[in-house]
Amino acid sequence: MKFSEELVAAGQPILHEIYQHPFVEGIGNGDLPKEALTFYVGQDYNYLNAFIKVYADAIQKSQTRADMAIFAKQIDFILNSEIHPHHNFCNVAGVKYETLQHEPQAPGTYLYNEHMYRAARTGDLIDIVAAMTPCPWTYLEIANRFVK
Ligand SMILES: Cc1ncc(C[n+]2csc(CCO)c2C)c(N)n1
Repeated sequence: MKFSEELVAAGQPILHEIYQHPFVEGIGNGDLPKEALTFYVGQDYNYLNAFIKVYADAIQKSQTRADMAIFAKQIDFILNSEIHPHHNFCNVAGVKYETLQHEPQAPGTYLYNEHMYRAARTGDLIDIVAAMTPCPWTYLEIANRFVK
């Protein structure tokens, strides 16, 4: 078994709780209150700003151009591609994206952002990657489950 497969296997109990979260179920069946969508976009916008900054820290700690290119590509992806789902959510909720870009940080957002910032301040490159990976990886697992 690959190390990545071991991690996904060990994370199954957490993933199952995520699959059953009302927000994730609501995305799956297309039934979410407008407030849930706007709260998500406002917090995710804030969180992705932190994510971009921590990728920049990862570039600082990179030893090779190949590693720098991976992180630079991810920054570009967040800036130019992750805005599309945000726009879609805003269209469904009937609000302007710009109105959700200065929301106060909710406690969960603050804690996860601080977790990433701490890894960047005190850790090596591998610590930064470990702190950042759960989000995109969890999204991938959720998306795979939706398309099954
Ligand atoms: C709208 C939106 N889409 C995906 C993610 C998860 N995520 C966070 S960063 C990233 C790109 C990989 O670096 C991905 C897929 C999110 N939080 N918000």
